Order: sequence, then structure tokens, then C-alpha cells
Amino acid sequence: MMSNGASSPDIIAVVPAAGIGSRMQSSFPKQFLTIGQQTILEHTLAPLLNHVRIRKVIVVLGADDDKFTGLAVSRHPRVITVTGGGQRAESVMAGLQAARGVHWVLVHDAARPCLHPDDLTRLLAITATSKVGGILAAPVRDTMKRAEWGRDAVAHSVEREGLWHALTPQLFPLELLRQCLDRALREGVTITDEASALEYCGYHPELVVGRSDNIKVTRPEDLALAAFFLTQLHNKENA
Ligand SMILES: Nc1ccn([C@@H]2O[C@H](COP(=O)(O)OP(=O)(O)OP(=O)(O)O)[C@@H](O)[C@H]2O)c(=O)n1
Ligand SMILES: C[C@](O)(CO)[C@H](O)COP(=O)(O)O
Repeated sequence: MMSNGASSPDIIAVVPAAGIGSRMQSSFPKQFLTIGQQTILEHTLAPLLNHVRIRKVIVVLGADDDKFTGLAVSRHPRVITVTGGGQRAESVMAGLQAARGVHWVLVHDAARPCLHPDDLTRLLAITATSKVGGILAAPVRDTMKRAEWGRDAVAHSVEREGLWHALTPQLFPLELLRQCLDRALREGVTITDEASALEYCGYHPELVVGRSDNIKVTRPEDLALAAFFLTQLHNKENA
């Protein structure tokens, strides 16, 4: 019997991988750039497919994607694909619409390949105590500044106590997330992570401390950093 009382894989993971990676300035979507012998997407999928509680992984692809089927992981028995939309939130919704038969759903960016298995396990543990769900997050360590509107000059500092970087995975009851995301999309609210949709509907997701090396590969300089973190992670796993 698992720690939360679950006796079988009880969570579906949705991996939004339909972005174009414009900030990466690469000739093809960043999730298909390689680090070592695998693409970023394959690195991202590995801890999810290796976790005993993840029943299925729904990979959300761009309508014109022609790369995923070339990866062996596309033939994994617990991987299915759906087509995403123009915004990340629309891609996530497409994934949610294909999820069935579980109470909990996890959403994890395809662009976050350095997720540590221990962080995943710590996040999933909240299913035993939380009814709303929660997110991996890292407390801010730098002094934070708010810029003056329209110019790169300091307007004022922002109190960093209680300020967190939202990471992924983010874990929520499937129906609750579906309802909140649907309402936010219908009402035209800007949603950049799943927690924002729940907050918009009045909920307060839990913050679960996550490693700050769980970076989102966004800009060119992030690739070398992700490669370093992945080397550290794999050395630790093989130690
Ligand atoms: N319409 C979209 C936009 C983004 N994503 C996914 O959401 C994750 C986080 O988004 P981001 O880092 O912003 O990726 P991109 O949108 O591809 O990057 P950019 O904003 O630089 O174009 C990525 O895994 C991306 O593939 C998605 O599935 N569908
Ligand atoms: C979901 C996320 O990774 C949490 O920090 C982030 O909001 C994604 O933002 P992006 O602009 O879609 O990369």
C-alpha cells in the first residue's frame, strides 16, 4: 500500500510540449534540443514514467510537430499524445480533456528536464492531506525590484519574504483544475501556471519547497546549466 493509501498508480501527468521556444532562438522547438544522448523532452518524461504513482503521461504537442514520433519514448505504453493550442493554458486544457479515471492530475513543463525524483515524491505526498493540491516552488533568494512602467529603472524594491518562484510539477484534483482553468480561459484571464487558475477561483494551493535546479530551459544560456544539473543528477542516481 502506498504512503497515501493508494494501492495503484493514481495520478495522470500532463506535459505541455506544444510551445515554439521563441526565447530560445533555436531553429526548432527547444523541447527537442538534445542534452547528452537525449532530447530535453525525453529527460523531462523520464522521472514521470519511472514514478510508481504515475499511471499515464499525456504529452501535448504542437499541431505541426513532426519530431516526437521519432523518439522511442513516443512508443512507451503509458504515453499518449494530444494536440495543444496557442497558449500554454490551452495546451494544458487539451491534456486535461484526455485525462480519465483518476482523482489527481499533475502538470509538468516539457522545458523542465532537471526534476529530481525526490521533489516529485514530496509533491505527490500532499495527496494524503490536501484537498486543493499544490506546486513545487522555490523561495526567492535575490532582492527583487519592480521596474518603473515602460523603462528599465527601479520603481521600488519588493519585499522578498514570502515571495516564491513557481515551478512545475503542479498537482491538483483533476475536476477542480478542469473547472478553474475552463472558467479562467472563458473569462479571458491571463494564466501562466495552473495555480493561477485555482487562485482566480479563490483557492490557495500549497507551496512545496522544490530544488532551485529544477530550471525551465527558456533562454540559450539555460541549456548549459541544464546539462550541468542533469550530469549532477545522473551521477547521484548512479552513485
Ligand atoms: N502554446 C503553448 C506554449 C507553451 N507550451 C509549453 O509550456 C511550457 C512552458 O512554456 P515556455 O517555457 O514559455 O515555452 P515556449 O512557449 O515554447 O517558449 P517561448 O515563450 O520562449 O516561446 C513549455 O514546455 C512549452 O512547450 C505549450 O505546451 N503550449
Ligand atoms: C508554469 C511555469 O513554468 C511556472 O513558473 C511558468 O509560468 C511558465 O511560463 P512560460 O512563460 O509559459 O514559460
